[in-house]
Amino acid sequence: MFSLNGTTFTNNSLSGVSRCLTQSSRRVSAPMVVVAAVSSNGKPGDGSVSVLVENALTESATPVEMEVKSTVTGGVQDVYGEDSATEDQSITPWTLSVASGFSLLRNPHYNKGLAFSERERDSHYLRGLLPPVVISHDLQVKKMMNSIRKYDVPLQRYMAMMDLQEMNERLFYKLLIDNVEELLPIVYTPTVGEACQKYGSIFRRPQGLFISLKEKGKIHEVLKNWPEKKIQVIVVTDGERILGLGDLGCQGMGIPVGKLSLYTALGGIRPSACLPVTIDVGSNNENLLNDEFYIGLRQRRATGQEYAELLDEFMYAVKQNYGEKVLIQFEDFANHNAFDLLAKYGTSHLVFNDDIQGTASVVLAGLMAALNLVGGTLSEHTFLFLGAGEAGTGIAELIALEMSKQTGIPLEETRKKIWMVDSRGLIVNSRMEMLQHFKRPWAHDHEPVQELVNAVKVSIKPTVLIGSSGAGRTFTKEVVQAMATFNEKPIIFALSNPTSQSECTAEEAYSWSEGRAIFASGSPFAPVEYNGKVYASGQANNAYIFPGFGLGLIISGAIRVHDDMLLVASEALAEQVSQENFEKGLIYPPFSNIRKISAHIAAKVAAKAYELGLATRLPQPKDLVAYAESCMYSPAYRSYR
Ligand SMILES: NC(=O)C1=CN([C@@H]2O[C@H](COP(=O)(O)OP(=O)(O)OC[C@H]3O[C@@H](n4cnc5c(N)ncnc54)[C@H](OP(=O)(O)O)[C@@H]3O)[C@@H](O)[C@H]2O)C=CC1
Ligand SMILES: CC(=O)C(=O)O
Ligand SMILES: [Mg+2]
Repeated sequence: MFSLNGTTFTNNSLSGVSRCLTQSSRRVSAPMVVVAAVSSNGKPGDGSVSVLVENALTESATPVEMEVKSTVTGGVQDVYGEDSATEDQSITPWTLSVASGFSLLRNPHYNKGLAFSERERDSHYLRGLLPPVVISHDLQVKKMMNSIRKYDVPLQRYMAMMDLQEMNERLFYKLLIDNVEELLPIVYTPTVGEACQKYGSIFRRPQGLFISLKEKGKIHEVLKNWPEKKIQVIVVTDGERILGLGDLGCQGMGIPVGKLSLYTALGGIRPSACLPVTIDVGSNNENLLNDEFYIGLRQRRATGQEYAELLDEFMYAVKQNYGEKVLIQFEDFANHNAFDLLAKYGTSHLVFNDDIQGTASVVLAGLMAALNLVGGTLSEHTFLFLGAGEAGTGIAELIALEMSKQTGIPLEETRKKIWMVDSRGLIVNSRMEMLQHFKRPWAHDHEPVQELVNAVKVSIKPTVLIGSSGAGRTFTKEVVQAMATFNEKPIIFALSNPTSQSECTAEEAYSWSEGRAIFASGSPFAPVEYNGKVYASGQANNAYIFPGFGLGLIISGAIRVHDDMLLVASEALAEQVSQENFEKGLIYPPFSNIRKISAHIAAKVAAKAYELGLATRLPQPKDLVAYAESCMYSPAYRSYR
């Protein structure tokens, strides 16, 4: 029951509110719809409520204050209440009703298509706008999967998925969650890579915020243009190192969009709490700059102070707009900026670099699991990386940290078990002067070695070979065969994305090692048959980590990311690998269990945040796994009564 301008209403339905507003406010004229009602005192249904009323004819919106006399019970929240307990109760908008009629069908957040019930069609002015049939959410999923499978070309499937996301968000997420193994390669690597390359040609509607040099000085206002106000996770790129495809400039937007759709599908963060951002400071990709369909600034990349100032303004504006608990995930920046940004903002913001930290955590988890198959401890292994950039050095550092924690041996010593090859060969002390700062801890005493194959065969003889070079087919037959001569079970990770950049294929890894490799890759490979046996390989991709990791930060209200959180995330993921998975040679659990996995990762990360005194959401829930699960967004349709 609530009253507006002296009139008390017991019916909180759309028609009740609309009628009330029609009768009592001259500022709005029918037909109109209540777009949102926001509790202003923190307790839904108790106190003063601000209602946004949209005139369906002019599309202008008018805020109207309503006095709620007594608690509006259950119904309101049941109708459009919280998608997830991760919302901050004090500023949660709770929607009485949304746009009705034609605009409801055009609103991806609320549209249900043919799943609108007969009652909803009556009460929301949908009669005649839909064909007579009413179908279930499940049948919609079946129908969409049928039509997506009819496309042979992955990019067409990608475009169909993006169209669906723009049309019916809950159907998009249900499709993705129910068919995660089939659709992950479409909305994520490898297809998202091709989508970014062609983003200008396939661009339809903005799916995130574009912040270019033109917006300098106005970023605070630009953030306000985004329709959602309660943002919990931002994934931001400047497009300079998109997967292993190089500088794709503004077209890198496909990456934040894809990563955030995984935050929702895999980690249960509400879609409305996710904000994809692309910072456009130009591009050094001449092909793009000359492409008539390119959507970004046509200039070479700004660097130095100009770049730093734009990033600074963005980071400041984010904190001003969304507070200090918004998670900012840096994604696919080039390494000459990535490490510095992480260091610069790591002490003032809740920042996470997925390529450095998320990748490290997922690979460490795979190694922990692999020890079950090969035996020994981490520090008994010798590691060789091809690629000493963000992914490579990030992984190396976390492995060294874990070894140090396990053995008590100082970090400087455990690092000596890890070797790296970059585009100039083995990283050794004699190169120290010329090395970028993030490579220096990996320069050890050794004579120079130019070729990977010599480093593998002669110099290092690693037990674990990790590809993080972005350079495809660099694990040659000779390299893999060498690994298999001195290791009974060589551990080989080909992390580079997309598939075209993978250091070797699954087929090559298994056939060249006579079926003995323990293999995982950044982009997925289909199972391989070798000598009459089928080998399934795991996907060593940070997508296993960042959704649950972010969920853990959010549910604990963490204000900073700490390396110990990465270590516990690795443990949580490794614990999810079952005996059945091991028997198949797998070192990662199937993605079909990812929401359960994410809840476990979230619980461990949140527990660590509490332990480190970095959590602000008090008191700490007793059962963090159950709490994480209870906070996860569900794509089930709401009933619009
Ligand atoms: N599976 C996953 O979850 C993830 C995968 N990745 C993938 O890893 C790859 C690398 O990413 P990132 O570390 O950020 O990139 P960086 O650019 O930071 O690092 C690339 C490194 O590879 C080296 N390199 C490039 N080509 C060769 C070559 N032919 N031989 C030897 N070394 C070479 C570079 O050498 P130099 O320094 O001399 O130029 C550099 O050290 C990408 O393909 C990316 O998609 C990244 C993050 C997560
Ligand atoms: C997976 C990922 O983050 C990358 O390839 O950059
Ligand atoms: Mg990345």
